[in-house]
Amino acid sequence: MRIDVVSIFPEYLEGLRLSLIGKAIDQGLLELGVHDLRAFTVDRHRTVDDTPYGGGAGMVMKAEPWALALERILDAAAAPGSLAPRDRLGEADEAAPADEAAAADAETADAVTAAGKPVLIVPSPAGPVFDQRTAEELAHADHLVFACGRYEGIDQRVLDWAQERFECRPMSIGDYVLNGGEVASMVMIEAVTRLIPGVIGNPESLAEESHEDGLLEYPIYTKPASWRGHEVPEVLLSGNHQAIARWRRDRRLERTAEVRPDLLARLDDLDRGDREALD
Ligand SMILES: Nc1cc(-c2ccc3ccn(Cc4ccc(CN5CCCCC5)cc4)c3c2)n[nH]1
Repeated sequence: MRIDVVSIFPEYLEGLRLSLIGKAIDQGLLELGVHDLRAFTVDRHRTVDDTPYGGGAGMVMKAEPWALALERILDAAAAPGSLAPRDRLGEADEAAPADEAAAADAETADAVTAAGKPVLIVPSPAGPVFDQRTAEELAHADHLVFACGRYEGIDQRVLDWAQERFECRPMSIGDYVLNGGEVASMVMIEAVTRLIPGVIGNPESLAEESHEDGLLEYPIYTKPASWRGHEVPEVLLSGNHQAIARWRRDRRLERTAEVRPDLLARLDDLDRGDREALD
């Protein structure tokens, strides 16, 4: 998967290169391109915003720099190898060494285009709320592009213009207002990329996660068994795997009923044992 992020604060996204995602990039499981929107401005003052038509508080991000940045990303995706996997466009574009360019053969280019349009994710308070289902869906995409707005957002015509070139997805990460799209993009990139095989060490840990099957996760413990007068539940020390599985399921049901009854309402496959745990 290739991910491109456009922002006026590209350094915000450098955190993505740490830890697991950074390792996945080094292993070639992921490509991450972070692009400074100001590199695509066309005036001496590198202007990215202006006052809103119709009046109102704040500023709106101008359309042209966004179109130039997104076109550059599309062109690069159609001719891979022209962007080093860990590139940052805008400054001196790091032309890939000849051998890499040679490696980016027509077949790869076809794979990118044949796989359909890149997904353009535009974080916004006014989008559908991102959840684990959305993460699982996006984990199958070949190319994700994140447009990180600031100020009061991006001129609507960018989304209108982008429709034929991208699968456009305005996306909220929750019902609260941030100052821009960078943090929202990092949340979504982390939630999506950890689902890609090989990115996190132990795939089994993905199976029993909160929201994976609609229930929140069970409480977890590690050594010592007795800690400041707090004991690990006996069943977890018993080695009785059936009893442990039942205990964990019961805790998940209880926790979900207490913390997120809305999730429980969505569940339709509770068995008799589950219902007993909830009574
Ligand atoms: N889940 C979530 C995502 C975001 C998010 C994502 C991207 C951007 C880009 C800018 N902001 C700040 C912002 C956006 C909207 C308003 C409201 N304003 C009212 C008048 C008409 C224009 C819009 C205020 C400030 C963003 C905020 N917040 N929360």
